[in-house]
Amino acid sequence: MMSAATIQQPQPRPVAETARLAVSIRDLDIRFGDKGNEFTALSNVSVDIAEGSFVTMLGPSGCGKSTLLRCIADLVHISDGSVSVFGRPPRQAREGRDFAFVFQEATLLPWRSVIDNVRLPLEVGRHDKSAYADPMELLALVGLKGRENALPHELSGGMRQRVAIARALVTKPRILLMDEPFGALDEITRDKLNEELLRIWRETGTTIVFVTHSIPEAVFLGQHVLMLQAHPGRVKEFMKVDLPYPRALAMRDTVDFIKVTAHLRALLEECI
Ligand SMILES: Nc1ncnc2c1ncn2[C@@H]1O[C@H](COP(=O)(O)OP(=O)(O)OP(=O)(O)O)[C@@H](O)[C@H]1O
Repeated sequence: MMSAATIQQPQPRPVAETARLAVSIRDLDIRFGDKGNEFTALSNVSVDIAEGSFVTMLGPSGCGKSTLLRCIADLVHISDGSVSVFGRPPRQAREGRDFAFVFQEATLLPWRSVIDNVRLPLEVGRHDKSAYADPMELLALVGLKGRENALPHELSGGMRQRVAIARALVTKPRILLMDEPFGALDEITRDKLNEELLRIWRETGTTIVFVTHSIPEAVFLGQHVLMLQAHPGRVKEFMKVDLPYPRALAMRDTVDFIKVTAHLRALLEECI
């Protein structure tokens, strides 16, 4: 069964249960544009994400999901409030390679083989000793063993996205930020990668923050779903998904799963 803690007024500070925080966001405002012509993308957002947790993010188009992810990654200037990543500012977290990003498009270098694409982050910039000494291990983790010498154009979209995930994991980031990573894939491939991502999460212990437009995907993957509402972007609800792991795709046909998705669907309609 689901337990949904509706946000209290004023602005809530939803906290996941486990002790150590991977990300702590306090009273965050993001404004774009010049003074006098400013657009508020995010307003008064506060949320805590526990280390090792899997948080999915939902909300109507333009509500600021990508912007929030980009704040954690030090890709957006913070107008007001604060973001801390393992207790330090995003800039330091970026320099320390605390996180890695996976986008909707795999953005692989077309002239490099699979294994050379995966190795790329080890060749640029600093990385510590915790990085994978043997990126072949990662190819096994994402189910691409045997395809290490293939070029990106020889792979399917799902395979390319697996390479992108392996590349993101090669430095052993503590947080994986994923912005609609499976949004461009067909349903069957997406389902398979959903199951594989849960396995990878279990095996690596990486904290994952995952943006999606799919309610079933958000529920299937997440321990918590962060729902944002639009105009301006703000937290609507930070909901714990009380469904047990390991999760298999058949779970999506259960009454408990359908209840959670129905709740989120109703909530999403309120957010537009
Ligand atoms: N660099 C920027 N400059 C100006 N406006 C921006 C910038 N980045 C984002 N925005 C605006 O901020 C708002 C939130 O954008 P964002 O991409 O975060 O939304 P989203 O929820 O991820 O949308 P979608 O679901 O459609 O991908 C949008 O109105 C967008 O136009």
